[in-house]
Amino acid sequence: MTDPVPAIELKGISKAFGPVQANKDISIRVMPGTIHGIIGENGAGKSTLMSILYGFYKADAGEVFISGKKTEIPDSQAAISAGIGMVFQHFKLVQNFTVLENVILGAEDGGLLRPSLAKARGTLKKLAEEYELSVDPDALVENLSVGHQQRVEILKALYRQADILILDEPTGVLTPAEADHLFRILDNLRAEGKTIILITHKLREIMEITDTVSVMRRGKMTATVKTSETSPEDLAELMVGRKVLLRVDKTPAKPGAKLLEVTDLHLWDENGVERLKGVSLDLRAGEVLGLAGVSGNGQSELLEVLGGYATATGSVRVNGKEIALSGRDCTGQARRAIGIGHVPEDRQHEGLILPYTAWENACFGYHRDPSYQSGILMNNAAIREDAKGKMERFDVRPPNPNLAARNFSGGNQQKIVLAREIERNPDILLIGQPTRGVDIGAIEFIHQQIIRLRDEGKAILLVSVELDEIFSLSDRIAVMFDGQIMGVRDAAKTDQRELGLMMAGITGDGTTDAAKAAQHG
Ligand SMILES: Nc1ncnc2c1ncn2[C@@H]1O[C@H](COP(=O)(O)OP(=O)(O)OP(=O)(O)O)[C@@H](O)[C@H]1O
Repeated sequence: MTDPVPAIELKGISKAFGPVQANKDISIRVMPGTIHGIIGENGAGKSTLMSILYGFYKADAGEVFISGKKTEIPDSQAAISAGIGMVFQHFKLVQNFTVLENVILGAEDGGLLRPSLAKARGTLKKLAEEYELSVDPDALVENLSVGHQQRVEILKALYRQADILILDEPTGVLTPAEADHLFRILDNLRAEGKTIILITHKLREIMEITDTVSVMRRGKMTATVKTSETSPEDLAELMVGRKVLLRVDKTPAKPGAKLLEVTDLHLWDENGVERLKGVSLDLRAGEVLGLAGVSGNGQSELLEVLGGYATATGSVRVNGKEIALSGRDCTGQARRAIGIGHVPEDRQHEGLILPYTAWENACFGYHRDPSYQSGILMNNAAIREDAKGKMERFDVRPPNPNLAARNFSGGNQQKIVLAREIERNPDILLIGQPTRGVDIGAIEFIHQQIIRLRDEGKAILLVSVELDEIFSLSDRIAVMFDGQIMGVRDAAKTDQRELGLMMAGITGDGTTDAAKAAQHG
C-alpha cells in the first residue's frame, strides 16, 4: 500500500514580487511514488512555486513538509540535502566541462564525501544503466544534444540521491523521440518509488504520464484532480476559465504569387561545417509552409539567414527582388524594412534584450519607424503607449510595459516578441517555435493570428519541432534533414509516419533531387 505520508506537502505558500502576487496561499500534497502534473497559464506562478520548493526563492509565508517533516529550504543546497532535484527549463550545466565533471560538480558541498573521480564514474555508469540514461561521461557538455544535456541534469539529481524530482517544461526542447524516452525514464523512476513533479503546457503529456494534476490560475491553486478522472478539455477549461479550441479552425489556403524564392542556399558555421547544403524552396502569398525536422538539421540556420542574422551564399528573392545575404544590407532591421517579420526560435538571446523594458523590446528592430519618432528624438511616450496596446491584445501578463523583459514569465516573454512581429502585418513572417513554453489559451490565440495573416495574403514560414503544430497550421510541409530539404508535401496528403521517415533522412517515394522537390508543384 502507498505510504499515507505525502512526499511533499506545501501549506499556505505565498510569494510576491513587488506588486505581483505570484503565489497566493498555495497548499498541495504529493504522494510518494507518483507523478504529479502542474499546469496553468503563463505567469500563473508554477515556476515560482517550484523555485520556492527548490530554495531559489524564499516564500513570504507558508511551510514545506518533506515526508511529513517540516523542512526549511533557504537555498538549493538545503533542497538537495532534503532529497530534491530540479531539472530546469534552461539547463544549468557548465558547457565546457565534461558530463562526469558536471555531475559531481557541487555534490561534494552537500555533506557527501568527495568521491574519487573513478568512484564517481562507477556510480554514474550504474545510474545510467539503471535508468536508461546512457551518455558518454567524458563528452563535453557543449557537444551534446539538448536531449542528452537533459539526461545529464537528471543524472546529476540522481547522483545526489534525489527522491523528489521537479521537471519544469522538460519536453519543450526535445524531439518527439527524446520526449518518449524521457517519459520511459520518468515511468521507471516512479516505479522505483521516486516522486516527480512535472510542469508542462502539454495536456497530452499530463494525460499520458501523471497520476494527479493541479491547476494554477493567477497565483492560486484552483483544482487538484486525478488524471484518470479528467480530460484535456476539462483541464483546458480549468486552466483558462473558458472553453478552449484545442484544434485550429481554418479553411483551405488560397496561395497567390511567390513572395519568397530561395535557391541553392549554403551556409558554413564558424567551425567550417556546412549547415545548409543547397536549400531551395518557394513561399507563396496566402500560405503557411511548415518546416519540420529534428532540431539541428538546418532549420534554425535557414531562419537566421532569411531573417538577416547569418550570412550565406545562394540566392533569395523577395517579391522578385534579390536580397543581400552578406554585408551591411544583411541585418534584421534591413529585412524588417522590406516586410520580413521574424520571431526567432531563441527568444531570450535573439528575440529580446532581457534587461530592457517590455516597451523597448516591443519596438526592437522597428525603432526607426516614423510613428516612433518625434523630430530627431525617439518618442518614448508613443512607443510605450503602442507597447501597452500590443501587450493588452496579446494578453501579456502583467500588461505593464515598464517592467524589464526578464521579469516576465517565459510564455509572456514569447508573447511580447510575437506581438511585436505579428502586429506589423509583415508580407513574410518567419516564425520559429511560436508556442514553445506558451499556455494553451495563448496557443489558440497565436494560431488564430497566424491563420489571420495567411488569410490576408501574407506568407508564413513556420519552423516547429512540434509535429502537431506543423500539421494544424501548415498548408504545405517541407522536411529538413542534414542541411537539406528532403521533400515538400501537401499537408492534407501526408501523415506523421511519412514525415517521420523524412525527418530521419528517408524519402518515402525515393525522391533524390531535394532541390527539385522543394519547388512548389
Ligand atoms: N524574479 C521576478 N521578478 C519579478 N516578477 C517575477 C519574477 N519571477 C516571476 N515573476 C512574476 O511572477 C508571476 C509568476 O511567474 P512564474 O514564472 O512563476 O509563472 P509560470 O506559471 O511559471 O509561467 P510560464 O508558464 O510562462 O513559465 C509572473 O507574473 C511573473 O511576471
